[in-house]
Amino acid sequence: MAAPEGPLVVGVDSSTQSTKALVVDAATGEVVARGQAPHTVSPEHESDPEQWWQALRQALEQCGPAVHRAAAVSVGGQQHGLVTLDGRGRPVRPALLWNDVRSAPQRDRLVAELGGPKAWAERFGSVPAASFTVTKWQWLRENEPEAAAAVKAVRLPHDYLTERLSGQGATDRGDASGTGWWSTADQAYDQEILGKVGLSPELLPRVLGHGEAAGTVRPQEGLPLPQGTLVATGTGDNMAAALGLGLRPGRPVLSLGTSGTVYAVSTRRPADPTGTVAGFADARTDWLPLACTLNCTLAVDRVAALFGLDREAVEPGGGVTVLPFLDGERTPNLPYASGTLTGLRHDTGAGQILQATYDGAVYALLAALDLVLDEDAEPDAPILLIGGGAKGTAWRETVRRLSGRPVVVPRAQELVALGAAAQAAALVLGEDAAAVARRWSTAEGPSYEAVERDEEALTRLAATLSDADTLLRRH
Ligand SMILES: Nc1ncnc2c1ncn2[C@@H]1O[C@H](COP(=O)(O)OP(=O)(O)O)[C@@H](O)[C@H]1O
Ligand SMILES: O=C(CO)[C@@H](O)[C@H](O)COP(=O)(O)O
Repeated sequence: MAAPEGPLVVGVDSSTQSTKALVVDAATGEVVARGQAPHTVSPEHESDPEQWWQALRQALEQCGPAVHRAAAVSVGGQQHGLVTLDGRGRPVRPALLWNDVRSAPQRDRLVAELGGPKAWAERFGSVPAASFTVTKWQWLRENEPEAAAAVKAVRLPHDYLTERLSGQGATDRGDASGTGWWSTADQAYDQEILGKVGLSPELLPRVLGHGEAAGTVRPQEGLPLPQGTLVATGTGDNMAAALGLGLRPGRPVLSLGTSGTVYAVSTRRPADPTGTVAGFADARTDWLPLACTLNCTLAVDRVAALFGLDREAVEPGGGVTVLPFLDGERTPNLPYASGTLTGLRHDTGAGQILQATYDGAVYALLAALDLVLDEDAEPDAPILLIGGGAKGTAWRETVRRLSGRPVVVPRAQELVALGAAAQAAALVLGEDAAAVARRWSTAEGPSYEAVERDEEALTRLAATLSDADTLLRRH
């Protein structure tokens, strides 16, 4: 490996299953060192923020001596999670994560109380799902009032880590737009919804503009980053990946991780009253319309494990249909649903059930793609396939067969961490983060041409979803 040309920067991805850290040469985008440490998620979908901090320290430690030379750091984190802190900055309770649907009743009431789905979409860009932070806060108030009363600061996962690094309560518009208390119309915290849920704005972090620094790394024992290292604002993990790809408007991304997401950058502020598309802000000055499923790689891996199969051991055919809603679902909005399997015959093979699970997971995302893309998007633009699942052949082939579009799998694998690194590099170099990532050529990788769309499978999935509606909505 050639000696790094530019200053070194650190990008962090604190996602659902693990923390990944990359040390990156700001001039070339070359990854000089990497580290990764796992997280624990409880069956209720809660995680201890203190464990995220320890995972961050471990991941940085694994990066070795390069990390001591970092000029700046930035954190991309799983969106929406409710982190509640006491007066000393310690978690009051474990964080409620994006894939916890316990706040579905609070979600329904909040949507109705603030004028219904259209009013929410126009004001907040999104009709909130039970993933959104505001619904979780309301759940906490109703179910654990003593814990809610002890809260002196509310943070998102990436803000929590930014604050542990720098001592500053700061966030960015991208992650703020997934809370349900930051209005995309006003680009500010919304006093009415905060009043309704009894949350003082003083408990929330400042929303910084892109290109601003949150602060510098404060002295801390056992943290390998040098004191005084610049700390960028950070952002939500999907916004970070969009930055990491240097994404231009209209180009669709499909991310296969714990969550499945499909999104594009748009210059128009989204406001989808059906609630399928969340109208997030991106980490710069544009928008990031996005649809998210709760059941993606973990649902497929669970079905493979049930049958004792490798995740690649798929078989075609068989006419079986799986709606893999093991955790309830957000897209479509079916928080009380569980998984269903129909079309089982004596000759159905386990590999066919596994393939049908991939199909069910990918179908939900592709069904939202047309709503995510605005009229500026090219209809045949290739899908950029990212996330842990993008490493798998069965995932890639399922996306090709059900989308009928070309697919590009970027060679750079850790796009969230790279996007965070681009934010850090932008601070040091005084440039735009997306321009930095474009120079790094992060979106390049093998290209797979379009194949004929499997209309039979798509029609069968749509019909099963419609026929099972009553079952899927039962509490
Ligand atoms: N080689 C592979 N082939 C297919 N899937 C993979 C492979 N390696 C990892 N995965 C999937 O990637 C998922 C983790 O993806 P990742 O994007 O890192 O998740 P998250 O960001 O949500 O923590 C795992 O659940 C696993 O199923
Ligand atoms: O809720 C969403 C997007 O709205 C999720 O995409 C989370 O941001 C979690 O991401 P991963 O940990 O699966 O990357």
